[in-house]
Amino acid sequence: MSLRDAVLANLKKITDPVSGQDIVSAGVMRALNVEGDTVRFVIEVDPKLAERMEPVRAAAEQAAQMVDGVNKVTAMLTAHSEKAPPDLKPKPKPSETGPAPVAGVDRIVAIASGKGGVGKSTVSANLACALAAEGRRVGLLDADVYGPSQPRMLGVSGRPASPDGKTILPLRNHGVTMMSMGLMTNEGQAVVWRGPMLMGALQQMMNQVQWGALDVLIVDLPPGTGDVQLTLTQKFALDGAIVVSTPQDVALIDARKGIDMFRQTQTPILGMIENMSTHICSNCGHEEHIFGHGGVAAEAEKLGVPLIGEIPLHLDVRMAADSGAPIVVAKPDSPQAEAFRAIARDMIAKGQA
Ligand SMILES: Nc1ncnc2c1ncn2[C@@H]1O[C@H](COP(=O)(O)OP(=O)(O)OP(=O)(O)O)[C@@H](O)[C@H]1O
Repeated sequence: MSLRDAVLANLKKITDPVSGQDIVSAGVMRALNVEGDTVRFVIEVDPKLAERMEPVRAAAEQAAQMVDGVNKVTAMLTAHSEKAPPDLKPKPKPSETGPAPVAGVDRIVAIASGKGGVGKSTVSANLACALAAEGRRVGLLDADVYGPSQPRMLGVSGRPASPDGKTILPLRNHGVTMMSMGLMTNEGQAVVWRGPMLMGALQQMMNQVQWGALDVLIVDLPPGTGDVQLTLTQKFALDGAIVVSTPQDVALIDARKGIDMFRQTQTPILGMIENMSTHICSNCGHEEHIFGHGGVAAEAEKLGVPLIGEIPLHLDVRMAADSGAPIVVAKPDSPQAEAFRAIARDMIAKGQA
């Protein structure tokens, strides 16, 4: 019996309290990945049942751990999505499923947030443009298939072309090579967009887009810790992750979950960015802390990750994003742009981009 089968057999001994079936047959156990002696999987639950399912997760983790030959087990609860069926088909050998680099891409950095609307896409767009302005060869993948915002923020429109039906030509503006999952979802592109599942879609974007030679590929993730995040950390050799949060408590709690996920998947955390840190009035320059201030710094210290930047809340940041030229392009000398440019320079100095 393969290690994978042995793990599955043990997981079948755990009962899903919702359906009464075992967790494998019930389909709540997903994305099982066995790599050497390391086992990872997620248990998909209705977010309302998260507390009730935590003992199930712990029991499943323990059951996998009991299998001879298993050394390390990572089991996570994720919010259940309507779409994906249980993913328990036979898979290629573990050696073929481990994290892989993307051809021509030197580094992959993910930008994540626990919660939506904290400015993750704004930060991704500005960092990408700031790195490009420093002379780096930068790619930006907008992996948020439901709420793609990079085409608008970078001011690109039109369809990415696929001359051979296999590779996808990305778009380019402000020195950044960009592709958005959201641009590929129309029927007209069915030829390159067969797998409706997000996980397959992400892999297509990473591997089939002609990124060219890049110093860094920035991946703007959807908020939270779902399938796309997990696929990215498991399938691709990530060099690091940056977690964006506002100083508000609620956003911070979610950010902690994001940091936990990256830790569990051994992704280096480059740091946290506090966005909407201080409000600067565009009329009088008066400063106010609308969402509080310093919350992220305190949290970063507690979690032992660096705080790599504080971005002020300023009307110009939003206006620039809405008009297709991020603030670092539209007003490169403004203090708001400088906040992003300082992070970019710091990343380059540390060899992270
Ligand atoms: N520092 C800032 N100052 C002013 N407005 C900002 C700032 N950061 C983000 N915004 C605005 O807040 C809104 C949400 O930002 P953005 O789309 O980047 O968030 P997000 O975290 O990527 O959201 P989602 O999770 O929905 O993709 C946008 O209108 C953006 O222009």
